[in-house]
Amino acid sequence: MANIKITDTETLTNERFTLKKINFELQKEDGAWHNQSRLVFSHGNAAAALLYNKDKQTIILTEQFRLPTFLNGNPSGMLLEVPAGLLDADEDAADTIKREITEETGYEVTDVQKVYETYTSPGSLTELLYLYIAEYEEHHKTGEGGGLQHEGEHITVIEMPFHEATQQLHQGKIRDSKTIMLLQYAMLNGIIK
Ligand SMILES: Nc1nc2c(ncn2[C@@H]2O[C@H](COP(=O)(O)OP(=O)(O)O[C@H]3O[C@H](CO)[C@@H](O)[C@H](O)[C@@H]3O)[C@@H](O)[C@H]2O)c(=O)[nH]1
Ligand SMILES: [Mg+2]
Repeated sequence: MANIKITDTETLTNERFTLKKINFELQKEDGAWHNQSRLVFSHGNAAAALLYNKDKQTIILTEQFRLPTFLNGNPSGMLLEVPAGLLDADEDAADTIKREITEETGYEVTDVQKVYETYTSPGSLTELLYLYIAEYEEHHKTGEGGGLQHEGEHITVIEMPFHEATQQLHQGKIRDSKTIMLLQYAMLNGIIK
């Protein structure tokens, strides 16, 4: 347990999500207290899933415009990602990921298996991300996916062969960390061979 005293919290914005400036004192091993200040962004927790089909040797990815990547080295701003989304208030992560899979990809899967929990950007973001894998079948497809239009989401659904996904991973073309983690999980555990 860290010896920490929060001395001041200033909310810089509360527009949709929260950015706070937090001043605190942290006790070091020598017993002395040190003042620090950090900006902390909170948008709640999130869930993501790798959808795979062993018979077809395929996975389902999404592609959408991600402004922060456009601002930092991604000329098109388009990013390949596994389906993912933020937990609604009081929503269970497994329910979130099933909802997001349906909203974003059009598949309605019943079974999801949690494989990891990860703090995605622990120096600045409070988010804890729950990572899942799930098998999908053709009969699970109940809609087109594409995301919520009223939220401004325009998501393209891509069914990609395992070999193409691993090739893109090795070529450095997949640059979303949750997607890399889940693809590596699938490769390490014999799902993608
Ligand atoms: N109006 C408005 N909309 C926003 C803003 N920020 C996000 N949104 C919208 O809020 C929705 C969030 O979509 P989700 O599917 O719930 O989340 P996500 O963006 O896919 O996933 C988040 O968590 C992932 C897991 O860590 C992250 O990988 C991803 O970057 C993101 O933070 C999207 O429609 C997005 O455009 C904003 O500042 N203003
Ligand atoms: Mg999403």
